[in-house]
Parts: sequence; C-alpha cells; structure tokens
Amino acid sequence: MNTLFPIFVKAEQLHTLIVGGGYVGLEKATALLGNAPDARVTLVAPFIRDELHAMAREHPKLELIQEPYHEVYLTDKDLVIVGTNDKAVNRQVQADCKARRILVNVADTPDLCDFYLSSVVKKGDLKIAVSTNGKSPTFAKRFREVLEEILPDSLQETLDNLTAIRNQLKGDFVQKMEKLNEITKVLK
Ligand SMILES: C[C@@]1(CC(=O)O)c2cc3[nH]c(cc4nc(cc5[nH]c(cc(n2)[C@H]1CCC(=O)O)[C@@](C)(CC(=O)O)[C@@H]5CCC(=O)O)C(CC(=O)O)=C4CCC(=O)O)c(CCC(=O)O)c3CC(=O)O
Ligand SMILES: NC(=O)C1=CN([C@@H]2O[C@H](COP(=O)(O)OP(=O)(O)OC[C@H]3O[C@@H](n4cnc5c(N)ncnc54)[C@H](O)[C@@H]3O)[C@@H](O)[C@H]2O)C=CC1
Repeated sequence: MNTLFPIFVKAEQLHTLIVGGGYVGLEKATALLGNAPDARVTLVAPFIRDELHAMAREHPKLELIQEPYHEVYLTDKDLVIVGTNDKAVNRQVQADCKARRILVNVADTPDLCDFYLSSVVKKGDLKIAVSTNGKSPTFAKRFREVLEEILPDSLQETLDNLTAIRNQLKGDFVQKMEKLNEITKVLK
C-alpha cells in the first residue's frame, strides 16, 4: 500500500527543530534550507559538525544549540526531524512530539515517521517531489537525477506565459478552466 499524501510545506512559516548534528542532521538541514533558505530552524546536539556552523553563518535563522536534547526544545516548534546516533533518544523525541501533536520524522526509523523527506527536482517554479514509499531512497535520488537531466530549462518560460494568460482570462471559474485546459492540451 502506498498511502503517503504529499503536500508542499511553506517551511519559512514554520519553526523546525532538528535533533542531531552529525551527518544526518547536516543532510536534513541542507535539504530544508536548500528549499527554503529563510526557514527558521533550531538544531540541538552535543556535537555539531563544522559544516553546520558554516551553514549557520550563511543562514541567520538557523540557530545551533550545543546541548543534549531536552523536551523544552519542543516549545513553539511545528516540525521535528530526529537523527541522533542514540536510538533511545530518537524514540524519546518521537514520543514527546506525539504527546504535543507535533509532526515528527525519525530519519532512520520509518515506522516512527509522520512524514518522509523526498528527493526534490526543481526547475524554476516547477518542483517535483519523489518518494519510493521508503523502499529505496537511493532510487529516489537517482530518479531525481534523471528528471533533472530531461526536464528543459525552458519550462520556466512556459510557466511564466501560462501565469500571464491565467491573470488576463475573463469569465467564471469553469470558463477559465476550460480555456487553460485547451491551451495546455499540447502537453498531454
Ligand atoms: C523513509 C525515509 C525517512 C526520511 O529520512 O525522511 C528514509 C529512510 C532511510 N534512509 C536511509 C539511507 C539513505 N538515505 C539516503 C538518501 C535520502 N533519503 C531520503 C529520504 C528518506 N530516507 C525517507 C524515504 C524517502 C522515500 O520514500 O523514498 C532522501 C530522499 C531525502 C532526504 O533525506 O533529504 C535522500 C536522497 C536525497 C537526494 O539526493 O535526492 C541514502 C543515499 C545517499 O545519501 O546518497 C541512503 C543510503 C543508501 C540506502 O539505504 O538507500 C536509511 C537506512 C539507514 C541505515 O542503514 O542505517 C533509512 C531507514 C530505513 O529505510 O529503514
Ligand atoms: N550517515 C548516514 O548517511 C546515515 C546514518 N543513519 C543512522 O543515523 C544515526 C545518525 O547518523 P550520523 O548523523 O551519521 O551520526 P553522527 O555520529 O555523525 O552524529 C550523531 C549526532 O547525534 C547527536 N546526539 C547524540 N546524543 C544526542 C542527544 N542526547 N541529544 C541530541 N543529539 C544527540 C550527536 O551529538 C551527533 O551530533 C546513526 O544511528 C546512523 O546509523 C541512517 C541513515 C543514513
């Protein structure tokens, strides 16, 4: 069963906590800030990789706290991503999040995740998120590379033109929808 429901989150309107400052913490911070450079992110861990310190200098809204996890860090957080090398800590963070109804991702334990991160293809305003339902993140990464290769950069021009047409169209919702479906028939 593949029941994952994809949504596109406005991460800059949320405050995300990352627990763990090793390779996994770095990978997840890179994924988040790569998409939303202005997102507010707090990362807590006793050890924090140098690359994360460098990232914090580039992103003033990335705050690094060099301490072990404590539930107080969940205060005012909307999303939590956990990737420590201590399974008991990961489980504790997940339980604390569930008690507060905060959505949580435990990077190396799919069963404890409320959501998964995806491989992200970006061509201007077009964004495609790839998931394999947790079966093979490496396949998702490779498939992203294939899509990045085959999607033309000119797609942005098409999107810009369609936005201009969309803004000029007169009539009610149904008439606009019919017109836009007609114009984009060539894409089918
Ligand atoms: C369930 C999920 C939860 C989550 O992390 O959100 C998850 C779980 C796990 N990942 C593991 C390992 C690896 N993950 C990657 C890479 C990525 N992993 C990502 C997502 C996800 N990983 C979610 C499912 C996504 C889906 O539905 O397909 C990507 C897409 C997004 C991102 O992380 O930003 C990003 C690619 C970004 C890109 O480049 O496009 C690589 C490859 C690499 O790094 O080169 C490896 C090593 C090779 C391998 O194992 O495949 C392990 C085993 C840990 C262990 O063995 O200890 C688990 C745990 C398990 O499966 O049990
Ligand atoms: N490195 C990878 O690509 C992957 C690793 N994993 C697994 O994920 C876990 C983490 O991996 P890495 O990031 O590579 O490990 P790492 O050793 O580089 O980093 C571990 C991090 O956890 C932090 N930590 C430990 N106790 C903590 C606590 N009480 N509160 C907050 N932070 C705490 C450490 O300070 C450190 O920042 C490991 O168990 C690993 O097996 C899973 C998937 C991929």
